[in-house]
Amino acid sequence: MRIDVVTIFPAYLDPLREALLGRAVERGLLEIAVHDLRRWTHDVHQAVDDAPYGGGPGMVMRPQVWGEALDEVLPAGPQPARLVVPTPAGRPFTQTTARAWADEQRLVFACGRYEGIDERVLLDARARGIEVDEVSIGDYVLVGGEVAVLVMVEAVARLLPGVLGNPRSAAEDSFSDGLLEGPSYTRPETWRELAVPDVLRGGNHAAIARWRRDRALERTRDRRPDLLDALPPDALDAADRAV
Ligand SMILES: N#Cc1c(-c2ccc3ccn(Cc4ccc(CN5CCCC5)cc4)c3c2)n[nH]c1N
Repeated sequence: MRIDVVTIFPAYLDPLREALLGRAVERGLLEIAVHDLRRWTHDVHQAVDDAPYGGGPGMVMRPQVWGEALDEVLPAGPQPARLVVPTPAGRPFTQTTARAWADEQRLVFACGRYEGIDERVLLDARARGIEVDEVSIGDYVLVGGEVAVLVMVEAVARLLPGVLGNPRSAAEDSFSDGLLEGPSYTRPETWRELAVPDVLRGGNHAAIARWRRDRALERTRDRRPDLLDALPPDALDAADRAV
């Protein structure tokens, strides 16, 4: 997969060169290119924003600059690509979204700032046959799209073959069975007078699986009852319903 990110703050995306993702890039599992949007300005001030038509707070990012940037970074043509635009007004970005995008050959992320990007940039991309997703990473307000791109790139990249050391991790993700994962423990057996639950040290794999599912059901019911409501009718068996 190749990922391109267009932003006026390229350094915000430096964390994509670190740790797991950095190693994935070095190993050729993933290509990441970050582009400074100001490269496509032509004025001495490198202006990327202007006042909003109709008035209102803040500034809007100019279509000309974005248009030239995306013409270069995301040329219409045979190779399919998806343009992702983070926005507070976007559809929710979820693990389902991440899984779907993990199958893409190319993802191009447009990081807005100010009040966002002139709507015509997205209309023009769609008119050129480009899939455009406007997404939000959560119900809170950020200052720009860069942090959202870090979140989404990490969520997608970890699903790519070879990126995670243990492929089971992604398969057993939170939400993979529709539930939150339960508590985890490691050595020592007792720490500050707090002991690891006996069942986890007992070696009875069926009992361990049951205990973990019970803790996941309890936690999901307590913290995310909406996930329980969204489960298909046959997702919970009698033992689950007894928790
Ligand atoms: N993903 C994601 C996001 C973002 C996000 C993503 C991309 C950009 C580009 C610019 N901003 C700043 C901003 C902030 C508020 C508004 C709404 N206006 C305020 C007053 C009248 C309406 C418009 C833009 C962004 C914020 N925020 N929260 C998420 N989950």
